[in-house]
Amino acid sequence: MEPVFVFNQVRYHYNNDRAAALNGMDFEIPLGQKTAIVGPNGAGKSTLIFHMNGLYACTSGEVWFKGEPVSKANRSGLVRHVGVVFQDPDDQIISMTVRDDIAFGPAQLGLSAAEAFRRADESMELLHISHLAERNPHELSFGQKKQVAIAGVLAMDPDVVILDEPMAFLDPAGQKRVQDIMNLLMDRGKTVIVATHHMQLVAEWADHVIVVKEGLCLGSLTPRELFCERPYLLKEANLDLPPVLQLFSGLWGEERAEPMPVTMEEARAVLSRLLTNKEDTL
Ligand SMILES: Nc1ncnc2c1ncn2[C@@H]1O[C@H](COP(=O)(O)OP(=O)(O)OP(=O)(O)O)[C@@H](O)[C@H]1O
Repeated sequence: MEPVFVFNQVRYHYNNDRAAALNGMDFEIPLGQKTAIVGPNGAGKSTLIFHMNGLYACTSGEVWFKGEPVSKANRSGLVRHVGVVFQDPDDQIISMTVRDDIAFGPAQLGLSAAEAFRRADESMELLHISHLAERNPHELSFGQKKQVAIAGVLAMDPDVVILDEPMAFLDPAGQKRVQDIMNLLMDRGKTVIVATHHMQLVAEWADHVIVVKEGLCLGSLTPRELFCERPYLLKEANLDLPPVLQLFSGLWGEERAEPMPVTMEEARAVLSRLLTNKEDTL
């Protein structure tokens, strides 16, 4: 299937910075799949995201969206197709009520006020936040603001939804809620891209992982390939194995022929089998 994004030797310099933030990025993001972009602080993840929604134009190289090169002329149109939920929801709040705030995006796309509010109401219902409609978004908790920001993006009905560190500062219930929302977006046919340091989320959720460091792509692969076959890429990017892999690689070492569990469910299945069969070696 055609990729949703192709980055071809993309370089980007911030005006005030001598070092390039993107240093020749090369990768593809599959359409309709769940992709995680992982990398240490300063690796270039946010800068990449700003190229995906057309906010930034690369200094050199090419970005392709759904088979079309992104150019000066069509870059601003990306905002109709690609919605971004920023790390800090305060960056996205502009109105004095949640309902107005969520309706702002669709209204900016040129939809009538009635349609913008219809979409806002629908998004709030989907995310179970209709009871917040008349609240001032500035006065909500962090987790509630995050859901409002996601609803705002959903109301614009983009084909691609990008979430920058979606789990940051959320409690376990908030994290579960956001993961449910990410799955809901997939069910609605969106391509979902997440930039994160949360490796268990990558293990549980992603179909595809892009590993970045110092403005370069170190690898573009599946979570299992990354964690089991090329874990040295994580070390190179100053990242850790997810907890399940840390546990099992410590117990099993490299000798064992059996595939390592990657998700919690796989780990539970292995443990349950070992306990049922009373195998004495973990
Ligand atoms: N507005 C800016 N002006 C100058 N340099 C910037 C600016 N924003 C980011 N950079 C630099 O670009 C590089 C990539 O930053 P970016 O924010 O894309 O990384 P990141 O992977 O998203 O990091 P984090 O995980 O900390 O959010 C860093 O060296 C950073 O210092």
